[in-house]
Amino acid sequence: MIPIGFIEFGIKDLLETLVIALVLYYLYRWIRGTFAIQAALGLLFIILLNAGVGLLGFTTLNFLLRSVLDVGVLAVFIIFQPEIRKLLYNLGQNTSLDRFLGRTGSVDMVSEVIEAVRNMAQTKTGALIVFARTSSLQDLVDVGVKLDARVNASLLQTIFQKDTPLHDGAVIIRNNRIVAASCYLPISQNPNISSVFGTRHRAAVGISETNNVFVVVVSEETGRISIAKNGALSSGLSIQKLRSEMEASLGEVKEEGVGFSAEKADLEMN
Ligand SMILES: Nc1ncnc2c1ncn2[C@@H]1O[C@H](COP(=O)(O)OP(=O)(O)OP(=O)(O)O)[C@@H](O)[C@H]1O
Repeated sequence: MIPIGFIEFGIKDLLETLVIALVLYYLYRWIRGTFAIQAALGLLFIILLNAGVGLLGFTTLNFLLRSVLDVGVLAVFIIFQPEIRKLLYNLGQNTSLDRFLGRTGSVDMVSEVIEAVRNMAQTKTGALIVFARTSSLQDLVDVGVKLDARVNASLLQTIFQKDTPLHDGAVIIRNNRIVAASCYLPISQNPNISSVFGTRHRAAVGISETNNVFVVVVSEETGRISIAKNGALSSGLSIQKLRSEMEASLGEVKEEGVGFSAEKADLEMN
């Protein structure tokens, strides 16, 4: 124990301080650039104001601010709910079990999807295809139009054919089966997504932020092929690149290709 003034500071305290500092640092990195950072700054401002008001002896103001802070803990969980989900998802992913369970693709399925995407890109048919890996996405399936069909290029192209009842929304593929169409996905609130991308692409990013999924998007406007995983969008993929990305994330391929990389550096957001 080292005495600092009247405080005794030991190895245990040092370790505790380091752990808290590390947690705060990673939390900051995690919410940096999102709406949550504004909310966090707001909360910090109220805490500092409350401390100042307390020191100056303004009892009524102090009481009011303390009342606001009393509900602060609950508010934090409500305000940061998307970030907390994201954090827990990231903690849980890339574990050995996740890797084992995540191998949901088959060579046949990948080829059928690639063929459909190639044709839809050429004809500029908008498409949004979500591959559920370890996430079941059952809540989304339940509100979509339930199907149970083998993955087939013609079927996918038919589903996304404009002016047909099922073309709006996303197709969900789980365990090599098309389990639902016309599914509504959560839209990403990430401010870093370029404004050239509309709701289809934002929905692709949104679902990949909090679920272990791989998403393929075909733009109706440009025919451009994009993928989303781990909350990041990569756009303008060639068919060859799409195949390698799908094989790496879904196919029965070499071990190092399985599971998502935590690195987002090669995934452009604009
Ligand atoms: N939350 C959502 N979940 C699922 N599908 C959605 C969602 N929001 C939009 N879509 C799909 O995207 C279509 C609208 O796409 P929009 O033009 O707004 O986006 P975009 O990213 O610019 O795509 P595109 O490049 O294809 O035009 C909708 O008709 C619907 O099929």
